[in-house]
Amino acid sequence: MVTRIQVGGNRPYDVLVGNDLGGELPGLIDGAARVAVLYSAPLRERAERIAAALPQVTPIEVPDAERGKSVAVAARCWDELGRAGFTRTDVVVGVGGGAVTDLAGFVAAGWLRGVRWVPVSTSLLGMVDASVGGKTGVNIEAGKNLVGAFHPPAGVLCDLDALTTLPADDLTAGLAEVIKCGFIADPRILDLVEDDPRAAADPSSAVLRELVERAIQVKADVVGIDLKESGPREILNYGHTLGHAIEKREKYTWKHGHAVSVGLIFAAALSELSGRLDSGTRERHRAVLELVGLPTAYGEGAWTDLLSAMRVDKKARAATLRFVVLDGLAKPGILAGPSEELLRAAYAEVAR
Ligand SMILES: NC(=O)c1ccc[n+]([C@@H]2O[C@H](COP(=O)([O-])OP(=O)(O)OC[C@H]3O[C@@H](n4cnc5c(N)ncnc54)[C@H](O)[C@@H]3O)[C@@H](O)[C@H]2O)c1
Ligand SMILES: O=C(O)C(=O)C[C@@H](O)[C@H](O)[C@H](O)COP(=O)(O)O
Ligand SMILES: [Zn+2]
Repeated sequence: MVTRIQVGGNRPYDVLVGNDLGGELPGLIDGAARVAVLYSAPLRERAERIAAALPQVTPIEVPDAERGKSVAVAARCWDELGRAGFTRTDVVVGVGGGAVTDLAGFVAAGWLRGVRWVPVSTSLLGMVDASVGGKTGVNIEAGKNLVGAFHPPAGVLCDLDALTTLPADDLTAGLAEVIKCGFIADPRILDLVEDDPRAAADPSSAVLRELVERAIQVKADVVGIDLKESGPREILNYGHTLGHAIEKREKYTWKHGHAVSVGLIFAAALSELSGRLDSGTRERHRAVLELVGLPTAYGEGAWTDLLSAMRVDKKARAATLRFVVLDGLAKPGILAGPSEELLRAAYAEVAR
């Protein structure tokens, strides 16, 4: 059975969730004479299988994970498209986790000022988050995802079969974004994880499929009304202000989902300490994240580095830092310009 979740807006598209979805790709690249397939080494075989059903394929192997999310790698991909004679009707396909699909989308956004692209998402985090919503981009020295474009895909494939080869640690990392969706919009997600954490991390379980579909729905509802993050979309950044700062400080060797997990603890503490969130919901963050084995702590001596990294967060406005916080379960809001004292107190919850 294939579930189709529609993402609205000016350029609507469907996110397909199911098993054995290989046959769906040709329908999404209608009219393309050439297809570039971007993938990293762990997904080489899957990418080759996918490419076998497509017209004139330019396979492009890119460095794995965050190492592939760079301007230099994107430039190499553009050179390859140039050599292959890519035109405006051709399509870029990204086969992989969020890092490869963020890169593939960015390559598509830049080529001829925007050609079609399709993420074939192979990680949990990619399925529930990175492949949906049209945020594409790469990292630069100054920080995470600081160069990119809003460029919605032509469609998204989330083949649950891929999750059977995903390393367990990466599956757990994806649960951080799923749990984030539970706190900002759909508390049923939290109940499902708490009731059966083992099933939540089992790629063959009906529970994980329901979690995937619910998290995609949360994201689709938001990006459908605010593609360019002029307001409502900011809630998807819950936990990310500190999370991205940790990733940068760790030179992108930490998994995104792990950094977001720590960031959620910080954001929940900030919400409570600013008098906006009850202690029970704040404590629920640590309990559910630890239940699935996600990290909830980070180094005590890191605060100064983290604070300076947070100053280039995209939600900041001039010198004012802005954070997504909760005013209650599934009631996200913005906290603008908290004092350094408050921020440090919230960080104490992470550093303890
Ligand atoms: N664009 C967005 O809206 C958005 C949203 C969330 C996250 N992101 C980005 O996504 C990235 C994180 O994505 P991720 O967690 O998927 O990490 P990732 O893409 O780095 O993948 C993690 C690892 O899993 C491997 N992998 C993926 N699928 C596999 C499979 N089926 N079998 C075997 N190995 C597999 C990858 O090769 C990699 O080594 C970050 O760069 C983050 O910034 C973007
Ligand atoms: O789609 C969004 O919007 C999000 O904020 C989802 C995040 O989970 C994701 O990590 C996103 O890439 C962060 O975007 P950024 O604009 O803060 O770099
Ligand atoms: Zn994220």
